[in-house]
Amino acid sequence: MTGVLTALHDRAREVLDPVFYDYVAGGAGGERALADNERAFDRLALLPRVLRGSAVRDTAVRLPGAPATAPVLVAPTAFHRLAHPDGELATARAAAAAGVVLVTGLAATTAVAEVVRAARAVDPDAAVWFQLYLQPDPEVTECLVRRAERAGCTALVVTADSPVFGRRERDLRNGFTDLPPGYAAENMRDLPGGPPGGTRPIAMSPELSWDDLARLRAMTALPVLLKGVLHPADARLAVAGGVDGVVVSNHGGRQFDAVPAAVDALPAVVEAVAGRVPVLLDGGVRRGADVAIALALGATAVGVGRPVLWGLAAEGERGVRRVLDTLLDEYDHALALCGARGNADLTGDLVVRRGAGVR
Ligand SMILES: Cc1cc2nc3c(=O)[nH]c(=O)nc-3n(C[C@H](O)[C@H](O)[C@H](O)COP(=O)(O)O)c2cc1C
Ligand SMILES: CC(C)CC(=O)C(=O)O
Repeated sequence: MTGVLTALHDRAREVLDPVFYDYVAGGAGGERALADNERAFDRLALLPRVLRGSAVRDTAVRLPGAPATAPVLVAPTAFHRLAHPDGELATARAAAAAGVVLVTGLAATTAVAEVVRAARAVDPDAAVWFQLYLQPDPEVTECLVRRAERAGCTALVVTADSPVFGRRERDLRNGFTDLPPGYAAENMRDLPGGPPGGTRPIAMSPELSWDDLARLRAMTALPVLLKGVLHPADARLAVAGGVDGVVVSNHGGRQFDAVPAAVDALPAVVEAVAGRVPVLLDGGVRRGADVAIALALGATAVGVGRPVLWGLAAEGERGVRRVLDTLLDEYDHALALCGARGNADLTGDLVVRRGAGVR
C-alpha cells in the first residue's frame, strides 16, 4: 500500500473494535484469495514508453450512469457506521468531492436516498450506483430497485458471487455474525414480508439463475452491471443477457479462497467481452500503479474496498478523501512515468510479468 494508505490503515486498526477490524480486513477460508489479490499486482510490472508524454493527462472515463468520471470507484462495502459515526454520508461526500462514483451497498447502515442526497449536496452531478443482492422474493428485489431509482441512483450493480455466505474464519472465531444493536441495514427496512418499521435480513440464495438477472433487466431502465464475474463464459452470458458492464471481482477474497486473484482473471474476461461493455475490476488495488496495470489490461475503471473503510475509520470524510485523492494523484503520476497522455495510451504491451524478462 502507499504510505498514506498504510498510515490510515494503521490508525484504523488502532481505533476500530478489533472484531469489526477483523470483519473488514479478513477473508474467506485460509485467506489465500485475499492475499493473492494484492500479490498478483506485485507480480506485474509496467514497461514505460519514453518521449511521448503530456503535461496534462486525460484520466476521465465514461461509464454507464456516470459520464466523465475518474477511473477509480468506491466499491460497495457494508456497515460504514461501524467504521465512523458519519458512516455512508461521509463516504458519499468524499467520493462526490473527489469526482469518484460511489457504489452504495444494500448492506449500508444509511438509506440509499440519504446517501444520494449527501453526495448531490457536494456535487449535483455526483454519480451514485446501488449494489444489490437479488433477493429470492422478486417482490422484495423490485421494491429495492424502485427505492434506488427514486433515490436518484444512476446504475445498479448486482453482486453474483455470493450464492451462499463465505466462511470467514476470523468472524467465526470472533462471533461476528450480524450488526450490533442500534445499527441496521437501512435499505432492508419496510419491505414486503418484513416487519412493519423493521428490517428484513439480506438473503443469499444458491438458486438464483440467469433468469433472475433477466427479470431484473426487464424491471428497470437503469444500467445494470454484474459484479463478481471471474469465468470468461459468464462474462459472455452477462453481455448476452443485456448487462451494461461486468465487474471482475472475487469479493475481496471474502467469499471463496480457492479462486484466483481478480487481476489474474481480468485478461480472459476482457477478451470474452471484446469491448461490447466496460469491464471493471476490484480487489487488491492499493496504488496508482495498480490502477494503471488494470487499465492497461483492459479494465475501464477499478473499485477500491478496504482502503476506503480504513480512511473512514481513521479520519471520517477527510480520510476517505485522502485515500481517493492519493490513488488518483498516484495514477496520474504513473501515467506520466509511462509516457501516457491519458488512459488510452495504457495498452496491453505495457504490462509484463516481474522476473520473467521482456520480449
Ligand atoms: C467490509 C467489506 C464489506 C463488503 N460488503 C460488500 C457488499 O455488501 N456487497 C458487495 O458486493 N461487495 C462487498 N464487499 C466487496 C467489495 O465490494 C470489493 O469487491 C472488495 O472489497 C474489493 O477488494 P479490496 O477490499 O481489496 O479493494 C465488501 C468488502 C469489504 C471489505
Ligand atoms: C452484509 C454482507 C452481505 C456484506 C458483504 O458482502 C461482505 O461482508 O463481504
